[in-house]
Amino acid sequence: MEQTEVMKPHTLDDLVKVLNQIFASDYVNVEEVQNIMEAYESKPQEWAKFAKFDQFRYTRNLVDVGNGKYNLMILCWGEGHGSSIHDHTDSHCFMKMLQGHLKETLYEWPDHKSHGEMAQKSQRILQENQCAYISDSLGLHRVENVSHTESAVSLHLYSPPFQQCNTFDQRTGHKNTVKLTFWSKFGERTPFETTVSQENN
Ligand SMILES: N[C@@H](CS(=O)O)C(=O)O
Ligand SMILES: [Fe+2]
Repeated sequence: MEQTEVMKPHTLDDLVKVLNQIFASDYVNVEEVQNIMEAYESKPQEWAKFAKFDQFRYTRNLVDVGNGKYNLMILCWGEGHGSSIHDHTDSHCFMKMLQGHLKETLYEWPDHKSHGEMAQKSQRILQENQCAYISDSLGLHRVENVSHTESAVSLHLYSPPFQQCNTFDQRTGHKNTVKLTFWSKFGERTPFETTVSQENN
């Protein structure tokens, strides 16, 4: 039987190296990236220096900029933290669970005629080491750590990188553009001025 070779990255550094190689080419093979990210078995000691939590909302912590082709970041979700319904600015979005669980709810894009409640497409719980994928052609999503007792950590790859996205009001479908910022970059806390006024979480 034919088998697709999935090279298994043994460490987070390994994974970053492989991703750099894959994204050197302009074509993105979604399944390949998803398989490789899923194959990495999360080891907290390898990503702990990036995992910085905030008391009030989820944080975005930059890990690698992939030669300008992508942004790789670690998101830290405290108990009850979640994102707004949002799009992904025409980029590929890979999301791998490093610790805990997250609930992902998919929504349809609101159409111009309807002004009511946004239509929900599906919902799932992402398990440790699982790697999900979303792009604007699949719809919009909201991500939540619904646990009252456990935090969650996820690894996100966005290609091409983006600095803003649209958020949507669940009741009306109304759209807002928001700036996305980093809580830390390469393990160092970002200076305060650059992290204010962000509203995706
Ligand atoms: N796309 C979101 C995180 S998530 O809720 O998928 C972000 O980059 O902040
Ligand atoms: Fe997202």
